[in-house]
Amino acid sequence: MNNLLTIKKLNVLHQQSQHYLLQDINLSLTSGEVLALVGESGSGKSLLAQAILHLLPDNLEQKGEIYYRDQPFSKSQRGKNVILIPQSIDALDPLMKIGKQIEGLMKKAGRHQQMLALLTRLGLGAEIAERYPFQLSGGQARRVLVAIAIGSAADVVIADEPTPGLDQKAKQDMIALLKEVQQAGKTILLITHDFEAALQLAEQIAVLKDGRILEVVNRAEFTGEGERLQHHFTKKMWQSLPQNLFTRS
Ligand SMILES: Nc1ncnc2c1ncn2[C@@H]1O[C@H](COP(=O)(O)OP(=O)(O)OP(=O)(O)O)[C@@H](O)[C@H]1O
Ligand code: NI
Repeated sequence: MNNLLTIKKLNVLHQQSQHYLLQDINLSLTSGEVLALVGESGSGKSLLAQAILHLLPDNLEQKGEIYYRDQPFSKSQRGKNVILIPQSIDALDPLMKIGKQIEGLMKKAGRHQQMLALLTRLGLGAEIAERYPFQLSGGQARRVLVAIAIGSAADVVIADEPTPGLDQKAKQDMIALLKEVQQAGKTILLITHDFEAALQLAEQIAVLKDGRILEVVNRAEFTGEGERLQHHFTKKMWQSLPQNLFTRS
């Protein structure tokens, strides 16, 4: 197995309260896979993304190890080896044209042409390259964030809540885009509260609750009434999907 990203015994401690916000997290991402981390609001999903990238605020203490290809992952590898598709479109630089922002993380050779081709492939149109973020719709800005991740040299992409409050159509568009990210050869850690989206994309699903991983489940284990699932919480999540409610009634 080719482990691209490995998280070992990660703990995040809130110093003031001495309360653990993440506890004993172990995960590994194999080359080419999509691993989803699902959990309710406040379970610690975004903290995990921040901890991996060494982006936690000062009041939180991080323990444990993060490896990229079996070497300790350092801040300087952010954007180069591991890139974040952030939750908020505000992450785009308001003062830089879109084309430049996409090119910024690309390998130098031929990057202008590649950037234009990428915009077209993602259904944005090459003319977007000359625009500034404020000249984009919210949906276009999200696509640009995906374009930056695809274009970057990073082979691990962490997507934090890529489908927040989107309607069904926008959500399916985003899921198709994330499939493009995978087809571009990237390994994805998909962080989401949206279990349905996770099932559509991921081979493995890690269930996070109150800062702990309850279980990591292969997609195939989600079947029937959930008899192959270990935790009551995971079963309930599975059974409360609309299609399962329908068949059970
Ligand atoms: N800097 C901080 N100081 C103290 N507590 C924090 C800090 N950042 C986050 N928390 C707490 O840690 C917990 C996990 O937060 P986190 O943002 O990771 O949740 P989440 O699973 O991403 O939720 P959501 O789905 O709403 O984005 C929450 O209870 C939050 O209040
Ligand atoms: Ni979050």
